[in-house]
Amino acid sequence: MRAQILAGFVVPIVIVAILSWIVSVNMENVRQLSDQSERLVNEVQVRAEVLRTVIDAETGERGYVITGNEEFLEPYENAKRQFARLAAEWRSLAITGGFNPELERMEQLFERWLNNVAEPAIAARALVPGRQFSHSFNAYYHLNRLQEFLREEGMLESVRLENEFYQAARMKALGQSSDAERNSGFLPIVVPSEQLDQLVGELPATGASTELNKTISALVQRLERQWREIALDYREAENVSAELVASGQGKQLVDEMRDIIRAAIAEKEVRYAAVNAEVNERMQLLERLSMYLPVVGVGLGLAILLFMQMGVISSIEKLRVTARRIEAGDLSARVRESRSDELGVLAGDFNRMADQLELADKESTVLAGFQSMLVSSNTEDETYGATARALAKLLPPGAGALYLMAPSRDFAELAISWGFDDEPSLRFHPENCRALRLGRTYKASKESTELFCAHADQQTLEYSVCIPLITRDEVLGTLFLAGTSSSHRPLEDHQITLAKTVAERLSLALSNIRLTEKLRRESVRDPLTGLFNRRYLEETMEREMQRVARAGKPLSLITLDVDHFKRFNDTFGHEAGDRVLEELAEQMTNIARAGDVVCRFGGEEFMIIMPEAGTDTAGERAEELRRRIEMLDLHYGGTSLGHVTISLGVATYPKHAAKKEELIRLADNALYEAKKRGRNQVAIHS
Ligand SMILES: Nc1nc2c(ncn2[C@@H]2O[C@H](COP(=O)(O)OP(=O)(O)OP(=O)(O)O)[C@@H](O)[C@H]2O)c(=O)[nH]1
Repeated sequence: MRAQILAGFVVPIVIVAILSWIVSVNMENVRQLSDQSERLVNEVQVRAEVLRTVIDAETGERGYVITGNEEFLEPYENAKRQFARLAAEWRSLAITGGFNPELERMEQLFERWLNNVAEPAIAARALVPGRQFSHSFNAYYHLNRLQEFLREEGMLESVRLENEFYQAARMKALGQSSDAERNSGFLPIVVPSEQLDQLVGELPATGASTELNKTISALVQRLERQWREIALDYREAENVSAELVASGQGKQLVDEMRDIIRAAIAEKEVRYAAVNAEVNERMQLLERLSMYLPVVGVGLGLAILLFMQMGVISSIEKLRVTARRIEAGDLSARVRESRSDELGVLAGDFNRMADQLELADKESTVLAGFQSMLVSSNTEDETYGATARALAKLLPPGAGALYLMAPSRDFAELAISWGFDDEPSLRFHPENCRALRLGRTYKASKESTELFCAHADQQTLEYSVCIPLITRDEVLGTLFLAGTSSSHRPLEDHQITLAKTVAERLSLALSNIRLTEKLRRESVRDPLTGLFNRRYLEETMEREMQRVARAGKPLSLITLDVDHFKRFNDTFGHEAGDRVLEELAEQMTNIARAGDVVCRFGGEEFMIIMPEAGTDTAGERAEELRRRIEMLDLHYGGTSLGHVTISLGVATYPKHAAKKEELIRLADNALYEAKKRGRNQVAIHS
């Protein structure tokens, strides 16, 4: 169960760990995709910047070529430098590493545009300002000379002329020159022809001479020539740009570059969209996982704990039901449990306990039955069989024998045996049994160092156990248990304990039977002679009369009495008289046959009940007894007692009497008749 509890925690942890790993893998994927997306954005940005740079370069080049304004060259030059840097960046970002066909093509086109279009156009356009400057310088020279001449002549107020001139020049310059050119002092001094004409037209008003006018006219003409040169320069510059534009080469190259970049950007944007879609997909998966992860982990843990709980409850329920069945008396009930955890071990222990309980119950039942048999046994023989059967049920297969001490106590006799191939010893001296000698259980086996008892056949034994049968004050015998086959294993302690219980109960039963027999005997026997007493005689005679009556047979009664016994007592003493009575009893017993009942009726009077004996037979037997007594030569204490005689009376049922009392009375009368006739004789009722 510990393993299952562990599983209840470990499995959810493992599953959550797996799910976490999936989350982490997806996170890593998302991170990689984000990197990819970022790189794609960078690539798009680089391409967009390249496109912007190309456009900047072309705009700068075109602006310069068209306007001649060198300010346009700065973005143009910047774009050139920028292009090289961006190309390197484009190349470094490319996954393919070195070779990139689009970039290669772009570099080729840009270089071709630079070499074939932009640089020649700029170079051609750059020549124009030089010539303009030269022509303007000449014009300025001539204008200065004209100014000086007019100032010398006092025809023109220099300040005014200068102002007018500069104003005119400024008006022209503002339309064509950059701030840089103006600040540098290299003003393209171009005076419009209308203003010059106006200036010359004012000359007569100043009162100048014809010579002067000629000079002025010559100077003006030179100025005009310079102006025309300047005008031609402008036209030439305009022609260069016009040609460039008209050729369309630059446009074609730039358009191609634009198309390449736009296509490249479009391709990257498609990939960017695909990557973004995948990122979104994975993000949704992660969102779901992070939402379900705790639910799955906790749910799984609870499910496992619930499953375990159900299993535990089921196992406990099985134990409870089985315990109830055992409690109700069904000791064969067992827990069927296939688990191998603590509950399985508990069920196994429970079943072993139930096994013990069932075995103890079986043993208890056998012992109770044995006890019952002992209690109901009237003879010792009955107890022997009961003992053998009880031991056969209580002990594993084996052999056994019961030995009982003889009344003389100088040997033990075999009462019963079982399981031996060869009959065990019929008798042995008590010294040959260690249990009898020691007064306690003695066990031996082939494997142990203990020797077998001498009374046992040591060659055939695997083991032996001798249990003495002991009552409170007497050793009755020994219970001998033995294994005579290799399949007979030595008895275990608990089995020996059972055998000892059997031996104790048997001892008690034997003791009781013997005591009962003694008491019974004493209650119906005369203590002096050992013959039955008067009470027994009356009981027996009644029963025997009924039995012979059923069989249609007679029953004779002999009564007898010692002649002049009083005188004998008086002569030799009461004890000597007792000795005579004992001898008489022995003689009576000797002549009695099976079925005859010899009794001391009281004092020195005796009776013999002779079932199935007729008057004649009884008379003959009475005579035989009389003769034997007469022949006796009695002694007591070394003194001769001489001879005694007896007188006897005989009566027969149903011939003389129909009832017991009548029969006794008639036999007594016959005895009295014998006494009367002179004693030492037999009288038969007539
Ligand atoms: N020693 C001894 N004497 C007994 C016992 N029972 C009875 N007696 C004696 O037996 C004698 C019987 O005497 P009686 O009845 O007078 O008869 P008897 O002397 O035998 O004379 P008859 O019967 O007429 O021949 C008495 O003295 C009793 O004391 C007994 O158990 N032991």
